Amino acid sequence: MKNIYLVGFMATGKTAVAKILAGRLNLKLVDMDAEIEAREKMPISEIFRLKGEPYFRDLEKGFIKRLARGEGQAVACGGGVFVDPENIGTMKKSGVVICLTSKPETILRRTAADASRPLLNVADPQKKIEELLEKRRPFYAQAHHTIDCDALSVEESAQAVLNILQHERL
Ligand SMILES: Nc1ncnc2c1ncn2[C@@H]1O[C@H](COP(=O)(O)OP(=O)(O)O)[C@@H](O)[C@H]1O
Ligand SMILES: O=C(O)C1=C[C@@H](OP(=O)(O)O)[C@@H](O)[C@H](O)C1
Ligand SMILES: [Mg+2]
Repeated sequence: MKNIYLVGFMATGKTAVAKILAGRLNLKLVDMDAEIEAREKMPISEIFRLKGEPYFRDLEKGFIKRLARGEGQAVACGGGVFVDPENIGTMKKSGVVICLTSKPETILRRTAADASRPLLNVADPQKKIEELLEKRRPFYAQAHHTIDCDALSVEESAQAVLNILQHERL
């Protein structure tokens, strides 16, 4: 079975939905952030602080290249993975790419009390979310499928992904 890549902005549910998908479809669950943290032996926020964002993006790029050689993986990508043209090409060739979306206010609410996303640890996170969404829109639009999850629960979002996959050759 092909890889399933969940992409999209922070806090749209990629990690939560990938867990459900992996169980339902008997795929190997890969949460890129969790695996990068384990490999680097520090949280993402510390990787950004001590080594810088470009170092983190290089780790993500290497990770995607390795994942693309495998199959049968339900991959929860970090929100910045599908923003790089090389990653986009590699992912679209090696699996089905599904973008989850939500409104900026929902993203803000979900991330407000969570300091684990360094890009949103700024004075005005709402402005940052809006700016980043705008900048990333043309990249996210290149996913094979997009699901608006704003009014959906995690379970309903997973079901929406399963519905799409029913029509895919996997
Ligand atoms: N559709 C949803 N409805 C309600 N809460 C959600 C939904 N999707 C995600 N969440 C919650 O928002 C937070 C961030 O979700 P997560 O799966 O980590 O997103 P991502 O991996 O896209 O950053 C978690 O607490 C999660 O339970
Ligand atoms: O959008 C981004 O650039 C990032 C998203 C995060 O993952 P989630 O999308 O799972 O929050 C994490 O990879 C890092 O904080 C950077
Ligand atoms: Mg995640």
